[in-house]
Amino acid sequence: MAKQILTLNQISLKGLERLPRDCYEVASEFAHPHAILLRSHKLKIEDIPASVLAIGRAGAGTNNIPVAECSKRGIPVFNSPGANANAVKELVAAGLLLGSRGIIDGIQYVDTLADMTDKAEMNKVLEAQKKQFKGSELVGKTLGVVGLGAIGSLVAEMALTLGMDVVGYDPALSVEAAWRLSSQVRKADNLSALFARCDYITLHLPVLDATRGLVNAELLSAVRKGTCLLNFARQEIVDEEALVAALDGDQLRQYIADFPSPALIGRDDVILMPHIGASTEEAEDNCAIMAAEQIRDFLENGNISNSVNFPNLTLERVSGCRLSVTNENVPKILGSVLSILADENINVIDMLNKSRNEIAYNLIDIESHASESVLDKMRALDGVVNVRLIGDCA
Ligand SMILES: NC(=O)c1ccc[n+]([C@@H]2O[C@H](COP(=O)([O-])OP(=O)(O)OC[C@H]3O[C@@H](n4cnc5c(N)ncnc54)[C@H](O)[C@@H]3O)[C@@H](O)[C@H]2O)c1
Ligand SMILES: O=C(O)[C@H](O)COP(=O)(O)O
Repeated sequence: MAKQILTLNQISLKGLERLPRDCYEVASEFAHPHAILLRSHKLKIEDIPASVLAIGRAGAGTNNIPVAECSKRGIPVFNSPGANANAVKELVAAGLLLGSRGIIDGIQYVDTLADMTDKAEMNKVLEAQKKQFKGSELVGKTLGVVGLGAIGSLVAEMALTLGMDVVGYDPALSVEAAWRLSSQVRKADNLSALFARCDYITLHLPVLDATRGLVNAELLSAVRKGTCLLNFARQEIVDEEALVAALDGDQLRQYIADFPSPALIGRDDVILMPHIGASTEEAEDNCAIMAAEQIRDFLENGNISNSVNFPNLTLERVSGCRLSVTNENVPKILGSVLSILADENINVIDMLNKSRNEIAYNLIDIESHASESVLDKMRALDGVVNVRLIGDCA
């Protein structure tokens, strides 16, 4: 039977092509889908049918998905780390240029000359007026990068090539990300220190309980007058009331963001884009391909790559049937699962077990078929969240 994949946003065809039509049906409406593919669609736990085994976010941020509740239901949530990082980096480059030069005002001014028919006169007028649109250069200015993951590290690199000094802050920097980072990026010991020494500050961290409203009145009061804040991460990271006060009080010179809001639209000191950081053909393809391949590998093999709530785990498929077991990360459960197999004389060929926070996940390759009643015995064990028979014998 073909597996059904429910799409809740437009997902690039290049990604959907990774789900072959003889094994998968893809549509925006299914009552009992096996998996969900989405982008920024706000997903509520009550809207996830009981049939769903996995959720793939074709993108980076998973704050639109009820990840903690999915964990409780044993549903791995995948994302596409780094797949749209270049797209965001390029838009941040545009943001820095928009924040340093009179580009938007200059373009709007030129539009006001539309009724002039005399080219020479037009030239005279604009040459006299262009002083209004004078900017300053980025070279030699200091950029603070908050969050040095996939996007932040590329932004830091890009800013260095523009001749900027770069200061970074990331309290949870992964070893992999640290390797990617140029040694020219200077480290700020804390956020206030970074905010106090930059001409431009750009945010590239996820919205979590710990980062919601992180950029607050206290931090904004630390900035040097004339600082420009760029937010291509998430609206919720910046406390909007404090932001408006900092702009009104001329503490911040400008706010450039990918997240419009009624309180900010129409202000001279704010440039807003309609959440287009990842809206390039390349990023949409990359994200969709990564998400679709991860979902497929999970549905067909139980393997997990780039999950935000489950451990990464890949077990090479050799032969036999495969069981995937998700359980609470407490002692004795795996032993009880294996005892059930032993009681049924089912031989285990290969096995992998990993845990992450409160979840433990196991792949168990068995030599012979396990019946539904055997699976039900496992499901009945205290602490077992779900059991699935995968592959040829499923
Ligand atoms: N505008 C867009 O269209 C767009 C596109 C992609 C991603 N995003 C947003 O950007 C975020 C970052 O994306 P990414 O791909 O770089 O993710 P990433 O996971 O590679 O990097 C995020 C980094 O933020 C760091 N971090 C966590 N808490 C922090 C804190 N309190 N202070 C400083 N750093 C902290 C992490 O350690 C990590 O290194 C996403 O979570 C998403 O919300 C927006
Ligand atoms: O977190 C992300 O990847 C971005 O916000 C992109 O969102 P989108 O896929 O809806 O463009």
